[in-house]
Amino acid sequence: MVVLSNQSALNELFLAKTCNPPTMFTEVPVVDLSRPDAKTIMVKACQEIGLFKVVNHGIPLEVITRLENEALKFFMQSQSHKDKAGPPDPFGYGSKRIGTNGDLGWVEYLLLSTNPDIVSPKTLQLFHQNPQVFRLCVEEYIGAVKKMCCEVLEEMGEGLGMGERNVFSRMIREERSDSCLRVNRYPACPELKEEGALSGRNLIGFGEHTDPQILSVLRSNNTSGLQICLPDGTWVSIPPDPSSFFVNVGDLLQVMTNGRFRSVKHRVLADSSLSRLSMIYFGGPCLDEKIGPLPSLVSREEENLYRELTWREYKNAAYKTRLSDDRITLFQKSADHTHKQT
Ligand SMILES: C=C1C[C@]23C[C@@]1(O)CC[C@H]2[C@@]12CC[C@H](O)[C@@](C)(C(=O)O1)[C@H]2[C@@H]3C(=O)O
Ligand SMILES: O=C(O)CCC(=O)C(=O)O
Ligand SMILES: [Fe+2]
Repeated sequence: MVVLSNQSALNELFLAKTCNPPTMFTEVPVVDLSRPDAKTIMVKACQEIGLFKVVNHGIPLEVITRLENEALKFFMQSQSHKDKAGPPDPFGYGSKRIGTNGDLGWVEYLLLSTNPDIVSPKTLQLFHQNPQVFRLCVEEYIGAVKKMCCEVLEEMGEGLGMGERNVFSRMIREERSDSCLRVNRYPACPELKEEGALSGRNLIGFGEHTDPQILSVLRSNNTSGLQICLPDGTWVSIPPDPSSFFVNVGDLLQVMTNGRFRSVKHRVLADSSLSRLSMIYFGGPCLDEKIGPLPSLVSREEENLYRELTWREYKNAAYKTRLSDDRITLFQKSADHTHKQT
C-alpha cells in the first residue's frame, strides 16, 4: 500500500483544480497487426496523436497473465519486504517517488532493465526474494513484447517509405539496447469518493510526461486512468483494454522523424475503487547510438529541427529533469546542455 506521510506531499499529488469528468477518447486508432493496412494506420496515428492500440499482436495471454500474477503477488507482500528491493537505483522497487527529482505519484512500481546482464543490486535483491519463477516470467514477457515492438517498428519503417524497414527495429534488437520494463500498481484511493477534503478531487498516479525512449508498449488491467494530451491541449482518457497493447511514440522517435511523429504527453489518474496494474516496455537504443533526424526522413525543402545527441547524452540530461519538463528541447539546435558523463 502507498503511504502518504505529510499534508504537503499529499497536496502535491493532486491536480491544481478539480477537472470535469474525463472525456473518454473513443477514437483511439486500432492497428491490426495481421492486416496489410497496419503500417498506414500506425503512421497516421503517430503523426496525429502519438498513440495507437494494437490488436492481433501475437502475444499469448498466458505470458501476460503469468507476469501480471507474479507482479501482484510481489505487490501484495508487506511494505518492509518490498522495501528490501528499493529504493530504485534506478532499477528495483519504488513507491510514491518517481525518479530522483522530487516527483510524487499514487503508485508503487518495479523498474527492470531488459538486458539480463545488467542486474542491479536492487534487482538482484528482488529476484533473490522471490522464487525463480518471477525472473522467468519477466524474461518470457520481455522476449514476447520486444518481438512485437520490433514488428511494429518495421511496419512503421515501411509506412514511412524508408528504404530499409529495420532502421528503427535494429536499435531495439541490439544486444546492448538500453530498454527497460516498468510494472506500475496504482492502489484504489477510497478517500476520493468519501465526504471530506479529497472528495471529487483528482489524484495523480503518474504525472504528465513524455517517454524519453523510441517506443513504449503498454498493457494494463481493466482499470482506466491513462490519459493523453491531444494536439489541441485537451486531456482525454484512454478506455482500458486488457487484451490489447497501447503503443506510444517516445522522444527519440519524434527526433528521428524530424518532428513528423509526436511524442505524446500522457499521465495516469488514480481511481477511487479500482486498482490499476500496468506493464510498460520502453524500447531504447544502445547508449552510444547517435540520435538525430534521419536523412531519409527529411525532405530537401525541410530543415533539420534537431541536432544530434547520443542516447547516453540525452538520457543523462533527461534523468536530471522533472517529469513534466519539456526534455525534447535538449535536442533543439540552440540548446547547449550536453551531459557527457556516463
Ligand atoms: C522524473 C523522472 C522519472 C523518469 C526520469 C525522470 O527524470 C524524467 C523521465 C522519467 C521516465 C518516464 C518514462 C519511464 O517511466 C522512465 C523509466 C524513463 O525512462 O523516463 C521514467 C524515469 C524514472 O522513473 O526513473
Ligand atoms: O502506468 C501507466 O499506465 C503509464 C505509466 C507511464 O506513463 C510510465 O511509466 O512512463
Ligand atoms: Fe510514460
